[in-house]
Amino acid sequence: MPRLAYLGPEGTFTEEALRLLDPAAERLPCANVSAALNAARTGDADGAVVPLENSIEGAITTTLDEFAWGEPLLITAELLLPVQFSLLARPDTEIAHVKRVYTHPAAITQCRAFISRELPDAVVVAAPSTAAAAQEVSLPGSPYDAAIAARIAGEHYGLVELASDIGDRSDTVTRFVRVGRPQPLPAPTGSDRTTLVVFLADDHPGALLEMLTEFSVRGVNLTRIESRPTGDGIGRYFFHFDFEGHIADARVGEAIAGLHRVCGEVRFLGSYPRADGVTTQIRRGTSDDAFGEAAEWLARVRAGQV
Ligand SMILES: O=C(O)C(=O)C[C@]1(C(=O)O)C=C[C@@H](O)C=C1
Repeated sequence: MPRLAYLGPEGTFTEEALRLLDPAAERLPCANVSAALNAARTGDADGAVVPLENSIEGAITTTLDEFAWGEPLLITAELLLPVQFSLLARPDTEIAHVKRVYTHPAAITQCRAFISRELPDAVVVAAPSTAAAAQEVSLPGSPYDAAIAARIAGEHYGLVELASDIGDRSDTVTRFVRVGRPQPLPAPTGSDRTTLVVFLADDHPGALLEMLTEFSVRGVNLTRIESRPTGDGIGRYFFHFDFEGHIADARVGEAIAGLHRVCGEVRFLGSYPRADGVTTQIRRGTSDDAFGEAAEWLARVRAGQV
């Protein structure tokens, strides 16, 4: 039974994602995403489940940055979790008396319209996680009147629901990934995603275009691209890519090898089945057969068999 670290305490969306990804796993709650990934790196846990992006807020930058530095980790699975938020409070609290709200920063962004409409005078304070906020609000004498968290967190910590489904959109989805230390990759399924971090060798005109060309000429479809600061001063960035396909696919392997040739450093973060099950469309001339046939043709030409 694997032991998986996650952003705790009990009742976070990340815990729900972990339970769906690996119902049999032993769960190790951690105080933040960095601590969960650290547990996976040091061996305190066999792996970790962390949020990577949200359909409203975009990238979870802590996760992206953690993947880029330190001991390498590999993504082995992903999950898309619909997220719905509730306003939770101690029994007998009235919404009109809610003046201090505690929740995770991602929830603040996703419930902005509700907060400005229903709680215009409330102070909203950032918590380590939505469940940590619910746990804190449940304590007698807590400085907070309400938490924004999953309904299940309210049930867990004995809170009542003052309002449900308070997200700006009811179809919000967060993408979670399971990561572990380097290990054999999941086999290709025909519906796979690959994640990479790329550092430039040097800053020059067309550097981004050069990277994109490695994907485009081989018919590899990108699904996410982000630039993140390296920390070495203003204007210094590294790049995060998600794209369709598996490193075992010839076109994907060649694109990654091309990046390795022209960029400073390529950190491979894994090839794993897509949660949405979308089949990779293979453009003409970019199948494994097409790459194999072209390599054989080149070998014949090089041997003078023209
Ligand atoms: O606080 C939680 O419950 C989490 O699991 C974290 C997190 C996030 O980091 O985006 C996960 C899903 C929601 O988008 C809000 C918060």
